[in-house]
Amino acid sequence: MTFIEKLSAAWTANNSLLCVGLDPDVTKFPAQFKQQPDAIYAFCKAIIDATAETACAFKPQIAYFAALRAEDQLEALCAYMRSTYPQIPIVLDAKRGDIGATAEQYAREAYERYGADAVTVNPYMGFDSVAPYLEWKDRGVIILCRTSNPGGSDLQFLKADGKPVYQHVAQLVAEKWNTNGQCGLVVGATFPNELAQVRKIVGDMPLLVPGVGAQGGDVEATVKAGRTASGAGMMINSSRAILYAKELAGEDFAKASRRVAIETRDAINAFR
Ligand SMILES: O=C(O)c1cc(=O)[nH]c(=O)n1[C@@H]1O[C@H](COP(=O)(O)O)[C@@H](O)[C@H]1O
Repeated sequence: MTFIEKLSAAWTANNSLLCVGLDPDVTKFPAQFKQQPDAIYAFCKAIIDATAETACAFKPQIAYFAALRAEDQLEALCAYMRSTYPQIPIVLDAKRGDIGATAEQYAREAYERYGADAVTVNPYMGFDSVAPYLEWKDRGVIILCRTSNPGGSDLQFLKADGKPVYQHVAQLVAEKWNTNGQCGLVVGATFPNELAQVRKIVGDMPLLVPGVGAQGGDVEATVKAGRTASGAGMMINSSRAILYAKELAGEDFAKASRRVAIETRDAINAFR
């Protein structure tokens, strides 16, 4: 199954456009994990089990693992997701970008070592830095376009040939780089107008849309700007708001995460 086939099936099966982001910050973990040697794995596994039926994708952020020398826990977690929830695609968030020879190694890392269905990639170095990922014909390549952070405007809004750089990225990917039909773009929920522009340029291409939840992106504006005619087309990511959800009386952390994931999924579905 290709990345896009898996994602489309997950949109339908779980009736969800929610991507659950796995950004494990040990300083925010509940007390019971603090002494555990594999705390990152155990915490993320609990979140995955609690939210799997609400999600169309899981997005582990590699820096949170690598910074603590916990790549082995990310490997184990990806293996767990692939075996227990094979229907839910894994988008490895690594935002890689380098010359072709090095990109080949990054592609192997994402697709072979972690078995990811898709990986996030930075387009700044141009097509030859993206081409090695496209050798993996069934895997996804999710390219940064209009990122959710304010500083994204520094370069992405600069005009070249009469239009902003982010629109050039969208057009290049849609018209030239998407050789296997497995590409997607990252467009932040914090920029709904630009999300609508990108949607016009790329047709039904899937968009990874981070920025709801902790970054304050508006769910209604996001869904209205980014949905496709079939009411899908997006992986709307929320990480911290789900992972570190405030517990209500009598609730544990995983139940709180599940509750917020359900609320987020339903809020998205209300505008599809
Ligand atoms: O590629 C990404 O996932 C990404 C792109 C972007 O423009 N903005 C953005 O926030 N992200 C990631 O999405 C997640 C957002 O986390 P929360 O703000 O906690 O929901 C983090 O893992 C970010 O690294």
